[in-house]
Amino acid sequence: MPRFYAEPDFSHANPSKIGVLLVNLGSPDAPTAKAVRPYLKQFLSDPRVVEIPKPIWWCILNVIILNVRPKKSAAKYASIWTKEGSPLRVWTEKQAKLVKGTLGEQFKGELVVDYAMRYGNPSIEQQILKMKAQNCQHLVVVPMYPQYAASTSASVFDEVARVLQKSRFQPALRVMAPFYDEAAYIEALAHGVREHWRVNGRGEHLLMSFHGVPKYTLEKGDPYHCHAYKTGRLLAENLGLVAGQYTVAFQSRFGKAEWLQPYTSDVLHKLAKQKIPRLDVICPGFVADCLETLEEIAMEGRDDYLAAGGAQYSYIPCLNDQEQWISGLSTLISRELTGWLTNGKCSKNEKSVLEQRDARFRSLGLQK
Ligand SMILES: C=CC1=C(C)c2cc3[nH]c(cc4nc(cc5[nH]c(cc1n2)c(C)c5CCC(=O)O)C(CCC(=O)O)=C4C)c(C)c3C=C
Ligand SMILES: [Fe+2]
Ligand SMILES: [Fe+2]
Repeated sequence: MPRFYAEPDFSHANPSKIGVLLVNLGSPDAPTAKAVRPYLKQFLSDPRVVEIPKPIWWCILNVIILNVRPKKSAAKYASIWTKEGSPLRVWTEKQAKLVKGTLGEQFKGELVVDYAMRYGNPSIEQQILKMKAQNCQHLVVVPMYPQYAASTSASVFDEVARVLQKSRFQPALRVMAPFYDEAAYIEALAHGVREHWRVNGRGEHLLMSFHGVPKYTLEKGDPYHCHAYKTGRLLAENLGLVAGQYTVAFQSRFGKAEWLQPYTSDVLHKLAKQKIPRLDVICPGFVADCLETLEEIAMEGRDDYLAAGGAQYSYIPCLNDQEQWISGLSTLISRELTGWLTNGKCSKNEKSVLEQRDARFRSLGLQK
C-alpha cells in the first residue's frame, strides 16, 4: 500500500480552483440495524466523541452498545427517513448546491462547492480526493456547527488533517470559524422564528434546545456551553424576548455521565406543568433537520410535553434551505475566500505586466 495517494501530473496550464467543503455529522446509509451498526461504530470510536480510555471503551462499545443500539436507533431513523434518504444528508446536499449557486455567480469557474459527512457517506476523504482531482489547490472546510465543540468541530479538522497527511500535494487550507454569534446566522434564525409565528401564531414561551455534551468537557475548557448561551441570548434579543420568555436547554444525552444542564426533557416537564397555552421549540445548534430534531424534539418531545399536561407544542424547523440562511452562509464563506481568488487575476496580472513592459519598450523605440 503506497504511503501517499497517487497524484495527477502537475500542469501549469490546468487552472487551479478553490474547493469549499461543507461538512456535517453524517447518517447511516439506510434506516436499518445493519447500516446503523458500522455508522455508530465509526462515530463512537472517534476519541473526540468518547474520551474514555481506549481499551475500556472498546469493550463497552463492542460488547454492549453495538449489540443493543443499532436496532433501537434504526427504528428512530425509519420514522424520519425520506425518499431521498436521511434528512441530514439531503439538507446538507441541498445547502451545498444552493451555496454553489449563490457564490458561483460571483466567482465564476473558480469554485468547486460540495459536501461531506464526518461519519458515513460521502466521506471527507472521498470528497477531498474528488476536489484534488479537479485541481483544487485551495480548500475551505466549513464545519456546519455554529457552536464549537471538540466532539464535532475538532473532529472535522482531525479527519481533514488525516486525509492531507496522506497527500503529496496538499491544498492550502482554511477552516471556517464557528459562527454562533455572527449576524448572518442569528438573523436567519430570527427570521425563521418570525415566519413561523406569522404562519402558525405565536407561543408564550420559546425553548431553545441545543445538542448536549458531557459536563466534563466544559470543565476542561470546551467553549460549547458559552457559545450556546451566547447564541440563545442574541436570538432572544433579536426577537425582543426577555428573561422568562425563553429557556436554553440541552438534549440528546448519551451514556451515564452528567451532561450540560438543564436537560431539555426536564425543562419540557417543568414548562408543561406551568400550563402555558402554547410552547414554541427551536434547535438553533442544528443548521439542518436530522434525527435529533425531527425524532427527538418534534416527535418525542411533543409526546412527552403533552403527556405531562402541556397544551400546545409547536416545533420550528431548522435553517435548512431558508433563503436568508443560504445568503448569510454564502457571505460567511466568501469572507474565507479573501485573497484566494487568484486564478484569473494572477494570469491577467502577469499578462498586464508583460503588456506594460512591451508598451514601455515600444514607447522607447526598442525591440523586446
Ligand atoms: C450539533 C452538534 C452536535 C454535538 C455537539 C454532538 C455531540 C455528541 N453526540 C453524541 C452521540 C450521538 N449523536 C447522534 C446523532 C447526532 N448528533 C448530532 C450533532 C451533534 N452531536 C447530529 C446532527 C446527529 C444526527 C445524525 C443524523 O443522522 O440525523 C447519535 C446517533 C443517533 C443515535 O443513535 O442516537 C449519537 C450516538 C455524543 C456522544 C456527543 C458528544 C460527546
Ligand atoms: Fe450527537
Ligand atoms: Fe458557559
